[in-house]
Amino acid sequence: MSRFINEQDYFHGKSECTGVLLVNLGTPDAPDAPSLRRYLKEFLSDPRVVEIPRIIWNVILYGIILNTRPAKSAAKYRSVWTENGSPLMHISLQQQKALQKAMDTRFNGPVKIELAMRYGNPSIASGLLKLKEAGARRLLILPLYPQYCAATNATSFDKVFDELKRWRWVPELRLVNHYHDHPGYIEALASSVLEHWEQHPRGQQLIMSFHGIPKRNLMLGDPYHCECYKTARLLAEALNLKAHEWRVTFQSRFGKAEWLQPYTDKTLQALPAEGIKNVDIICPGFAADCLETLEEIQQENREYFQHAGGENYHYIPALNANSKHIHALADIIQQHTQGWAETSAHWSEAAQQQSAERTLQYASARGAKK
Ligand SMILES: C=CC1=C(C)c2cc3[nH]c(cc4nc(cc5[nH]c(cc1n2)c(C)c5CCC(=O)O)C(CCC(=O)O)=C4C)c(C)c3C=C
Ligand SMILES: [Fe+2]
Ligand SMILES: [Fe+2]
Repeated sequence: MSRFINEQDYFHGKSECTGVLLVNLGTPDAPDAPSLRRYLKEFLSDPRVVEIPRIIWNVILYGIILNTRPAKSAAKYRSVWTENGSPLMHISLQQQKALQKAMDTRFNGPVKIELAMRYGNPSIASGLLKLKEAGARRLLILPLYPQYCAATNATSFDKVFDELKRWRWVPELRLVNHYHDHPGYIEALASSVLEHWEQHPRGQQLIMSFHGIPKRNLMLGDPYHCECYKTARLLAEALNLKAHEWRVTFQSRFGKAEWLQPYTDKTLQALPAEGIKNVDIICPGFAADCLETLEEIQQENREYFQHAGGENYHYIPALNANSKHIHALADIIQQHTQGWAETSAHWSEAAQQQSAERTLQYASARGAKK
C-alpha cells in the first residue's frame, strides 16, 4: 500500500490553481458532554497548547479535566448555540464564502478557498485534500489568528506539515505568520468601533480583551503578548484615543498557573470602584465570534461588571464576515501570493487599482488622525 494519499496519474496540461486554507480553532459537533469530551480531548492533548510534561499532564487531563469539564463547557456552549449550530463554525463558513467571492472578482486566475479547523471538523486533512483535488499546486495557509501564538498558529502549521508528508507531489507552500498590524485589519477594527459608537452612547473606556496564554510562554519567547499590545496601540491611534480611554486585558484563563495579566474578569470587577462604570469591550484577537466572546465576554463578564456596580457594558462584535474584514483578508492573501500565477500575472487591473486605493486611504486616514 502506498504511503501517499489520493494518488492520481500525472498528465501534462492539467489545470492548476492557488489554494488558500483558512484555519481556525474548531468547535464541538454538538453542545453536549460526549461531543465536548471528544473535542477537549483532542484540543488539550496537543503539546503546543499545554506545555507541561506529558506524564504529569495526562494524569490531570484523564483523571480530572475530561471527567468534569465536558458537562460544564457543554452548558456554556448551549447558551450560545443557534439554529445554525456553533457560532464559530457558522461564521467561519460565511467568511470562507465571502472570501471566495472576493477572490473570484479580484483575480483572473483560479484561487480556491477552503476552511479547516485545527481540532474536530472540517479537518485540516480534508481541507488540504479538497485543495489537492481542485489542482492546487501553490498553497497559502492563513490561520485566522491575527496575533501569532505557538498554541494556535504553530500548531495549525504542524498539522499541515504532517499532512503534506502524505502527498507525493508537495505543492509550493507559504504561511501567513500573523497580521496583527496589517493596516486593513486595524482599519476594519476601527470602523467597527466607530459604527458601534454611532449607534450606542460611548463608554468611558474601550477595553481590548485578548485570549490569554500562560505567562511562562511569554518568558520562553512567544511573541503573542507583544503583538496583542501592538494591535491595541494601533487601534487606539486609529481611534485617536487618549491613554486613559483604553486598556488591554487577557481573558479565558485555564488552570491554576499564572497567565498573562491583567485579567479581563478581575479588571471589570475593579473598574466601577475606580469610577469607570460605562465601558465598551472588543476582542480584537478573535476573527469570529465564538464561545469565548459570546458567553465569556458578552454574558459572564457583563454580570461581573454590573455586580460590582458597573452600569453600561457594550460588547462590540468580532469582525466576522463584515466587508472591511473580508477586504483586509483578501489583501493579506494577495500580498502573500505575490509572484504566483493566479494572483500576480493574471491579477486584474481593477483589483490592482482598488488595492492601491485602499492602501492610500489607510495612509491618509492614519495621517489625518495624528
Ligand atoms: C489550555 C489552554 C488553552 C490555551 C493556551 C488557549 C489558547 C488560545 N485559545 C484561543 C482561541 C479560542 N479558544 C477557545 C476555546 C477554548 N480554549 C481553551 C483553552 C486554551 N486556549 C479551552 C479549554 C476552550 C474550550 C472551551 C472551554 O471548555 O472553556 C475558542 C472557542 C471555540 C468555540 O468553539 O467557540 C477560541 C476561538 C486563542 C486565540 C488562544 C491563544 C492565543
Ligand atoms: Fe482557547
Ligand atoms: Fe472561556
